Amino acid sequence: MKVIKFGGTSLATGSKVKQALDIITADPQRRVVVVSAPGKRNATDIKVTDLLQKLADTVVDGLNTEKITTEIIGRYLEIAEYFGLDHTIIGYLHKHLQLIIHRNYINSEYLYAAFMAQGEFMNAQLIAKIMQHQGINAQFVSPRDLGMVVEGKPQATTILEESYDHIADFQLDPKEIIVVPGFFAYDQKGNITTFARGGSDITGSILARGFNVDLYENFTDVSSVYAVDPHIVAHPRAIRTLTYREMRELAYSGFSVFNHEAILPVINAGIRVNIKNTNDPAARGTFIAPTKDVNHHHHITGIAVNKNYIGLYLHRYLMNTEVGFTFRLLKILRKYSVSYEYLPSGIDDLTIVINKDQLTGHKKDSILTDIKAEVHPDQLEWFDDFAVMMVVGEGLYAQHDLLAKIMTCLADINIVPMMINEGASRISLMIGVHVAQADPAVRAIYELSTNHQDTNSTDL
Ligand SMILES: Nc1ncnc2c1ncn2[C@@H]1O[C@H](COP(=O)(O)OP(=O)(O)O)[C@@H](O)[C@H]1O
Ligand SMILES: N[C@@H](CC(=O)OP(=O)(O)O)C(=O)O
Repeated sequence: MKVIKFGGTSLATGSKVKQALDIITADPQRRVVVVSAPGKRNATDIKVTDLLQKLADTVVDGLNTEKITTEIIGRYLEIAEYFGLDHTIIGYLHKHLQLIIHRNYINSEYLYAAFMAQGEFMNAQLIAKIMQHQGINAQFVSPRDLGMVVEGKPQATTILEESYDHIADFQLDPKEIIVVPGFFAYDQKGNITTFARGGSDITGSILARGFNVDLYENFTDVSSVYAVDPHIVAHPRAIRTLTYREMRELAYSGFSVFNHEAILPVINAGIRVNIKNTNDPAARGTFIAPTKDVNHHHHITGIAVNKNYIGLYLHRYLMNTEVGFTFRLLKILRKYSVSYEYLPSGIDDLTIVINKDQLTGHKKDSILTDIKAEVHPDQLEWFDDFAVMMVVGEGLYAQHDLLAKIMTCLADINIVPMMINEGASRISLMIGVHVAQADPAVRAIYELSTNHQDTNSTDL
């Protein structure tokens, strides 16, 4: 049996949904289908999840919801009409959305989670109905029916371990396909909470582990995971196989094609993931697996970049001699609910690299004020526009000249890294640069890795 997940881009229109249904019915092993909310139909379009976020804004601001509600329901209507469904299902979805709008929530975070989850809920309901209409034995099944229980932040929820036993106990009719909405689940009190954005991948992984399937197929709009984001390099080389830890590092650092948290459930069960293209289902795609062919271990597998960082630079003489110095700084970050990504340090200097999304409101100023009062630094400043590149590959640690080669190729285009971290992970090398230099730096390292490649290798 296989779990098969379709991303929003694969379900954006009626004709896309038709492609997805053809893929599902082409293989009787594809019995657990996870769906995202309809995604963008073209480059300027808005994802349904983002429309639902706007609907939540409208409700929070006490404004009229009719226009945005009509726009959201219109996305489902377009798909239903493509398949010639009567309007019963659309009437049901409309009523359902009204109930969500008028419900009471613990706070606005729960409200946003509940609203944004509806993209997946309504799509799974609609797709199950379309399948039934096409004579396919399919049923909508909610995360609650499967016993998926979550905890933690309303919009960054995590699965409870007991869920896997519940899913394993679920009585799956051997002749039936189940259609499960991705991205959300219910906590122990029955509140709707969502995984982080892109979290339908996580639902797919959880179900793959719970049902202990042979393969988790993740259908998207590209035929492979590429060595670099195709927005940065046109037609980059395809990666045939990635190890779990390679994918996790690359996904966390910018490869948005697969959610980095989605790796964890499949690691535990050793389940392989196959990233495939809905527009080209015959293409092999990329496999994410526990290990890969050792012959290819010395290569750079991929280069990811995250441009959403900011650095807090601190200089104080004799910092290294003071017991608990860093601890005092981190306590201040904790006070503002801010976590850090990287913390390179020297004897008198350190830089704390933070994801910008966390520095809402006046946090940036307040953190500076508190640090000045607590540790009296000689110099303290924010470095805006900090990008972190991650060069990843199993066995990179054995490539002794890699760092020298990378630094030379960056120097050739006048890029001086702001930070380098090699050694914390045996499979990755982290390089911090200014955001404006990030894309040229990634291209240069990509070229280097292409030239450096063993020509017999098929893995890159
Ligand atoms: N290294 C990479 N390889 C392939 N795709 C990538 C990579 N980095 C970023 N992407 C982007 O990820 C997109 C697929 O992810 P996403 O848009 O979330 O799809 P879905 O709607 O199927 O969940 C691709 O269209 C591509 O633009
Ligand atoms: N719809 C949600 C969850 C998701 O996984 O979507 P997609 O498969 O389109 O990346 C989001 O936009 O975050």
